[in-house]
Amino acid sequence: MELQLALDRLSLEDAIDLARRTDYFTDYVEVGTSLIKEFGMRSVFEVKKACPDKLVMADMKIMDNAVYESKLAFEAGADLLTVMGAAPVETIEICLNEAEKRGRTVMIDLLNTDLERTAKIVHCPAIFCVHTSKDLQESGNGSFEFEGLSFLKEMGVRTAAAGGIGVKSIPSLQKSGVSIVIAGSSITKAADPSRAAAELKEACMKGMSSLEC
Ligand SMILES: O=C([C@H](O)CO)[C@H](O)[C@H](O)COP(=O)(O)O
Repeated sequence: MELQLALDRLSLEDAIDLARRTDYFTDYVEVGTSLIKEFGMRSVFEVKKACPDKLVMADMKIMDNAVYESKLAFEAGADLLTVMGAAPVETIEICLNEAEKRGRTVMIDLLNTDLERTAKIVHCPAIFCVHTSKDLQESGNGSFEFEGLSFLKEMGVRTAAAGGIGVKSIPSLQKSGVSIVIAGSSITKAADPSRAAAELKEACMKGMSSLEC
């Protein structure tokens, strides 16, 4: 499994510092929605500039106005962007088209997207991200069981998982066939972020070798 560091609720300087300190252990760096809202597309540009060899995802959470918003993300240097699974199909298709034109990738964020809707978009050439929202996590109602993962596994699509993920979540995500583990707070709020990223990456690798046995 690959590891994506999510950078949220940080200054741009701290975000870049964290991306650099954990660089060895991560496969992707996500410029979180909170950074994009607070600092604009400059946040994507500066993170990509600081980590030119890393795949950088702009967590745009696009719902509408997809030509304009995709262009903003890709022109700022994003290798991937997010569109919401609950967005109109036309919006998702525009994002896919804008990404294809540039050889980039779309991640579809399934936050609050039910199985019926997921089944309608599962054919899209994208990564599907099951996501437990920050608000659900904080209200204590967040589930790490990630409804929908078994369906996505059955459909053979590439999946990611996000929302309150730590080392303990890794074995079940591994069993569910998740390709990309997205971890924010468990790294950025750790006393030693580099060590936290190393432990997560190690858990991702361990899971893989035990599955291979
Ligand atoms: O997308 C995210 C969320 O909506 C905004 O905080 C986060 O990047 C994602 O949930 C990962 O962050 P953690 O939940 O802190 O691991």
